[in-house]
Amino acid sequence: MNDQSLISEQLDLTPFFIEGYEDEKRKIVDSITKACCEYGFFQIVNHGVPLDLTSQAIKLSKAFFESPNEANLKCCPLPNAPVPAGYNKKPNPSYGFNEYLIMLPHGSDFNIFPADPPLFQEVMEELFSQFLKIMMVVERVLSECLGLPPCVLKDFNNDRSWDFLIALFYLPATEKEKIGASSHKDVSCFTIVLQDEVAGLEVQKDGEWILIAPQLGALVVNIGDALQLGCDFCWKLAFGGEMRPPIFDELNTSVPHVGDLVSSHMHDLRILTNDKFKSPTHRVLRPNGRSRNSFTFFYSLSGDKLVQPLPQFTKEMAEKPKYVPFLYKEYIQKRKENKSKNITRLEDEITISHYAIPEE
Ligand SMILES: O=C(O)CCC(=O)C(=O)O
Ligand SMILES: [Fe+2]
Repeated sequence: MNDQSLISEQLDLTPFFIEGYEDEKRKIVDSITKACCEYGFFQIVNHGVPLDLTSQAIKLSKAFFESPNEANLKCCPLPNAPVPAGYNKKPNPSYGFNEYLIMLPHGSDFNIFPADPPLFQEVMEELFSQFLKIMMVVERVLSECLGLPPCVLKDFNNDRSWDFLIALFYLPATEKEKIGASSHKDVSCFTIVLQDEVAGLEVQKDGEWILIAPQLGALVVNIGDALQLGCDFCWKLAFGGEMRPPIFDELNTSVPHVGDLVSSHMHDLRILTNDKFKSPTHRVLRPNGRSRNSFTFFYSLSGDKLVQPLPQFTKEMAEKPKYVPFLYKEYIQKRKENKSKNITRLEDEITISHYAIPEE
């Protein structure tokens, strides 16, 4: 299999909805692991999200964004929202340009939906619930990809109130402006992307931009910053060496918490490849002659989680932390500020490297 087929291969999740089928599950876990190591992106099919729902969501989203702007502006986010739920527009010109509507979990007081098209709210809410279900499956699969018991990610963070869904709209490229979403990494643990049939999403690999071609019925998944940090500090540093440390064969009971697991078994484990899962740099190019719609669902951490290297991986391993500790919600706030400023240079945008401790 050549490299690029790792991101176009349609990974069939059917076995994860049925008891047994262990060989089939293992094959999928291996393919996802390879895709995550190489690109941080993969595509899934038979994920359980109905095609008529995704098609309807895209259709309604197009109708919303193509309607007169004054109506959309009525859905402006509330000033104190943790994430700007409602309608937003990136300034134009800027180094990225798009319009988007953010939805927080169902029932959030910050959610603001347009009255028109009338079904948009209902369909977005249903899409949110469906994405949440598939995220739980992906979360288990990714834990396995990391060579960990299936519930480790869930045990680490089970607060789903920080997840959000975005409906995105990109106008056609102009002579001068082609960038729809400038090159970035996602803040989330991982992200699900639903693309319409119009290409534009690209991932950076070895300095080149590679298209994530839309495929009918497929959902794109990409790794985010939080999982990269988790890998760096919770998993990668500790579970180095082999893909499946033999210790897990002995741990057939549920594992309480990644920290406990690490502190009690750290010395038995070999060292995994240090850069296993990366939060990939990606961007969206605006298409020629037509607009593009997509939905992204961010599977986040609780904002109150202190993201920092655990002592087991720093002090106890005589490793220096690579990042200063920070509250996840502070990072989200900074990323929110990025979006509202008219940043014209990528280096002025706050990313996870803001917290990096320079190497001596
Ligand atoms: O529109 C897309 O395909 C992806 C957008 C994206 O990368 C994001 O919202 O973080
Ligand atoms: Fe993204």
